[in-house]
Amino acid sequence: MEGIVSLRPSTPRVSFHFPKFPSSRCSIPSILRSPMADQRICIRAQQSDSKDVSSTLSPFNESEENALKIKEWEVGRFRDEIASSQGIRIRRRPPTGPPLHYVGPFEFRIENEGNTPRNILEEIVWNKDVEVSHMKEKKPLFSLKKALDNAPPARDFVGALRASNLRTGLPGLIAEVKKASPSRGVLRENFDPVEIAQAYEKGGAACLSVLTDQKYFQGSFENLEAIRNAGVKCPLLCKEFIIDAWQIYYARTKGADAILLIAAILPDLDIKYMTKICKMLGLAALVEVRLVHNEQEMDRILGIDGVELIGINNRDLETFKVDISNTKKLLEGKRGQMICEKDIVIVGESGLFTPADIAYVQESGVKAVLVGESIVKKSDPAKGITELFGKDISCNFQ
Ligand SMILES: O=C(O)c1ccccc1NCC(=O)[C@H](O)[C@H](O)COP(=O)(O)O
Repeated sequence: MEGIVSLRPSTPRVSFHFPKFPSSRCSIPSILRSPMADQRICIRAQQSDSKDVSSTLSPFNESEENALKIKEWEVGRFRDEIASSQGIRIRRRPPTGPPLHYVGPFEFRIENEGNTPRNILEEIVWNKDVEVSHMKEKKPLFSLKKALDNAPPARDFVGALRASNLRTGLPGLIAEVKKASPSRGVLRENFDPVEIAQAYEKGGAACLSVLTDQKYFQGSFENLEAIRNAGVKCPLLCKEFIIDAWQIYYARTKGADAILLIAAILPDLDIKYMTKICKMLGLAALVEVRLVHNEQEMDRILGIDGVELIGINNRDLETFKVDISNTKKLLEGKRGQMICEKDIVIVGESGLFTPADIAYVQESGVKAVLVGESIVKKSDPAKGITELFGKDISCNFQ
């Protein structure tokens, strides 16, 4: 069996051929997986589902393994080059020098950039890469098929935000179920995700955001599933660091109605591909731009067809400083016009604490806000919502 990985971004087309996988279920390095390769692997895995083929296929010999390592390293470099040409500084994995038998240009052979992440986002991505590889091995895509087929239809996340905005005249609220964060540590000791979600719903939240990252936010997919199964009606955003399409399918099986795509870590081709998967699954994609370098990120996202929800994160993920004034700058002029023409819903995210903050971002043009800390810390999160907006926005109050 021969595998092909085709990388087809705007840069020249490159195809790598590599020989003989020991089994279609074997651990193919995820760095070799382009969207197309993912699909092929999935199809092969489905084809081989009924019979165990591993015994009939031979493992790599040593020279094949060396060749594979070199290709893997070259693809990694190529991918980082594409990302950096789009202004993406977050690297997917810790940089390594080339493999032992690499015979390419000398400057690559002596290169060693060290393996310290440049900031918290990069650290999170490096950990996520390892975590996702393990999860994929445990639950390959084909094994999620049944759960996907049986999942109830996704709820209309964007529609709920628009309806809330029309009903209250205020930005629709995405209330975040957030136990802890790298910038603030533990926000709430006595943390019952379902209770908090129900309080948010009662307080007038249009949608909920559920953090599923364990290591940095003390979240989990169990929380997402429990909230979904507890009868909460608000559409749910799976707040995860998505670096691989597999995570989108997994989120769907756990009850997500929307997922987050972070422009600072995903090249355009990934965002396009992942947005299409979301459409196929009926999920909304919240595409997020950061506080720093956000003009370039915003322009990239506005150039991608099918994006209907953009988040502007007010937190600088390198220094953790929060600044809501950039939102205004970013939504002025040509960009603001384009956003109106495309009817995109803008979400103001992070660092919103008072009615004045809400009014400020609303005047800048946001139709929705994503809020965690200021409401999750309140003993009664429903009341926290009323305090945040300066009025009762629950459905009982018109
Ligand atoms: O919150 C953090 O410290 C953080 C650090 C690194 C990456 C992401 C981070 N937060 C994710 C979020 O987007 C926020 O949880 C969300 O916007 C709510 O923010 P807040 O209302 O300030 O809790």
